[in-house]
Amino acid sequence: MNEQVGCGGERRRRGGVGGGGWRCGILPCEGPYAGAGSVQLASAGSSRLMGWTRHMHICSDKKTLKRWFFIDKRTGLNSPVIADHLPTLALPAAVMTFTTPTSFPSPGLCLNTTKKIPLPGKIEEVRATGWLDLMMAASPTRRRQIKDVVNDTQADDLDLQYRNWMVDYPSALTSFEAITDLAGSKRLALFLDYDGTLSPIVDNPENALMSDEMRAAVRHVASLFPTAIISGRSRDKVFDFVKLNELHYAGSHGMDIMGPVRKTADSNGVECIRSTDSKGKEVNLFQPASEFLPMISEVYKKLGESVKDINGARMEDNKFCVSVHYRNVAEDDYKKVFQRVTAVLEDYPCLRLTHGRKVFEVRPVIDWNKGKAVEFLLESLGLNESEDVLPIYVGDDRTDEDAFKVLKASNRGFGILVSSIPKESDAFYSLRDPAEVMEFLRKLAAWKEQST
Ligand SMILES: O=P(O)(O)OC[C@H]1O[C@H](O[C@H]2O[C@H](CO)[C@@H](O)[C@H](O)[C@H]2O)[C@H](O)[C@@H](O)[C@@H]1O
Repeated sequence: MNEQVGCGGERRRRGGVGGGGWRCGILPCEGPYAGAGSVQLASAGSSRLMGWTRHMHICSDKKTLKRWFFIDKRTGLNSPVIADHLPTLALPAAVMTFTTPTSFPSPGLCLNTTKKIPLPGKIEEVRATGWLDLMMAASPTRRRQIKDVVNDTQADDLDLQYRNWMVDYPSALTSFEAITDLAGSKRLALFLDYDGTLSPIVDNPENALMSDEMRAAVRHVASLFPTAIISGRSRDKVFDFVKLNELHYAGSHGMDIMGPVRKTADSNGVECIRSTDSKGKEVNLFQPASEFLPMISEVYKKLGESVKDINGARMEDNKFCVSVHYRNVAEDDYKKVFQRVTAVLEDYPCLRLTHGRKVFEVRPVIDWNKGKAVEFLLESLGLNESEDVLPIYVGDDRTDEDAFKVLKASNRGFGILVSSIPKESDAFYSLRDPAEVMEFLRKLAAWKEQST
């Protein structure tokens, strides 16, 4: 089927709603997208056009309307941003109102009407409760409280639980010899998360500074092995914390990678931009979610407005994603935070909500994560094809699990989970806290120096 579609140069406003509303597949047709104009589209048999951006067609699977993917207009290739998640991923109930287009885009329209499939009220309630449980549970603050009230026997029990857990997730320090045996003469590549891994978790995200000792340890390993930091923060911010030029940086959960110049300019249908780093060295910038920037900055403002009266709630602009922190919010107000965030997201089915350590993270529904960033960086570093490379990823958060999974699945390297409580993980080893991470990095550097 051929369909003539066009943007008309203005963002479609959501019927009846004052503010600019977004539908999945509708990205702004103004500003950077003004050139999009109309596109002649031959819809592939199994897909359905939902809208377009400057470089991408946004489609859903025609049959199920569940699988969302993006097609690069120039190459016709599927972009790496394939999203199965829309109806199924960790979206809260309020965001689960999956929008179903009732017709194809027609001339002059970005996208036609959409219809919400309501979920039974009970399910919504259960889902919301699930999120609230998560909000209560994931918290050092809570552990601290527990620690204050437990007696010695209970403390022993907790310790025993942790030691039992370590049977499955041995300490990377006590297993250090096993790790170096495995490494043998292989080339190590190190991937490090930032918050909770290189810096301790603190109440104010602006104060999550890395110690000078940790910086020295990271600098040392980076002089011996290719090393990258992959963080949920914006790339600039994480660089401001780390301040080391010897590393590669991926911010926004891997959606903003500054890496070495690749042999190929293009990756998975998404362009890399040649740039220079602060030292004037040529680098590659890879930003698979750049089309979402206007939407992200819009939602950042709206979320900020919606939680501004909640004491302790704090917003953080992570460039391609947004964090809504509730670490300093009273537990009684958690529900309010959750409800406000999900209410705003109802208008943004192209964005999804994930949950970290006392933080909600809002990001584009694209199939890109820290695991993909690891693969991308390995390739950029020329290390992906080689059997004699051992990638190690150290991280503490849910989002790091994507990277652990990638390493586990490829059976090449392994993840190290930083946690002081037992947790299910795809990591192989564990470390208790950033202090142990530093010790591990120092040991790695010493081993390398003495073995060469
Ligand atoms: O991938 P990461 O580098 O681990 O980033 C994930 C989030 O980390 C930060 O928040 C966490 O650390 C803060 C400082 O210790 C703490 O206050 C907050 O409660 C934690 O969730 C960062 O501020 C977020 O934007 C990142 O998404």
